[in-house]
Amino acid sequence: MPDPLDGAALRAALREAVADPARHPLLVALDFDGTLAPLQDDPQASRVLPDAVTALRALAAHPRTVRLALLSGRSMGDLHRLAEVPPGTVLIGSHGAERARVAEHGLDRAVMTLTDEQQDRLDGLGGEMQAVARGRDGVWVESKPAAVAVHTRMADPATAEAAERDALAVGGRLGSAVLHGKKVVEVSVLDADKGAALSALRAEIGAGAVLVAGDDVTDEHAFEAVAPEGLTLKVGAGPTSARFRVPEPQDVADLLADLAVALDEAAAG
Ligand SMILES: O=P(O)(O)OC[C@H]1O[C@H](O[C@H]2O[C@H](CO)[C@@H](O)[C@H](O)[C@H]2O)[C@H](O)[C@@H](O)[C@@H]1O
Repeated sequence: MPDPLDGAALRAALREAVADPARHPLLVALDFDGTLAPLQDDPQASRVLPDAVTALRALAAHPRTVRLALLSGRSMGDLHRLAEVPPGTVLIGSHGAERARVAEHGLDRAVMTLTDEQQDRLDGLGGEMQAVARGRDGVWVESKPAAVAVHTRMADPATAEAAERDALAVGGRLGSAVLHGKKVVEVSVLDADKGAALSALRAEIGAGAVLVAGDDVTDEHAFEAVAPEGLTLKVGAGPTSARFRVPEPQDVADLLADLAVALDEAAAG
């Protein structure tokens, strides 16, 4: 796998896409934690960086050229509450299992339902993951509409490793999809991933080009779904199939701001 190119190379590639009407609309699909919002010990403290909020608003002023989406592992409730994004943005939550569109007031949302069998497995997962966390300092359980996540960011390394190993074992027995992200093991009773969700949205929109940015292993599904021509951006260190890399979320905000300027300039002729 070749080393990813830097942010300057992506900036140039984005400007080329803006200049070519055959590549419109450009779908901009962004991960939330670690990409738009710096990682936090407390997931409820996460917020989109102020420069990214401003840039996303500026991008939303060009709906014929750019479409915005968040592509997140967060539950839809969490994502809508925490992510400050403009109306028209598509929210894909629970790693693709939930989908909605931000409206002027509220959310246009498809209701997600589970079969009895899936609900039973989700209930079983909740109990087993609580047992994984019990007695382990800094390990805690997050319940989502179709998944259960075991968080280990606050635990010491040995405790985190043991909890993640046990959570993966539970996932192997009860899960339909098991994701091992940054200091989290998430087990879903649905077989969803960001790649399938992104492919569906891309086809619906008829996107001529796609920018997709993410920081975690779960974002690799999305990178692979738009390879080889997709403008794929890895945020931070770690192995990746993405074509481009930047160090941190502020660089993503800066790239989005530059894209907005390019769109303003193109619109002004
Ligand atoms: O796909 P994402 O938008 O990146 O969501 C993935 C998970 O994000 C959250 O956990 C991660 O961020 C937390 C806040 O910075 C951090 O404390 C945790 O260690 C990270 O794994 C969220 O809590 C999960 O539900 C998401 O699946």
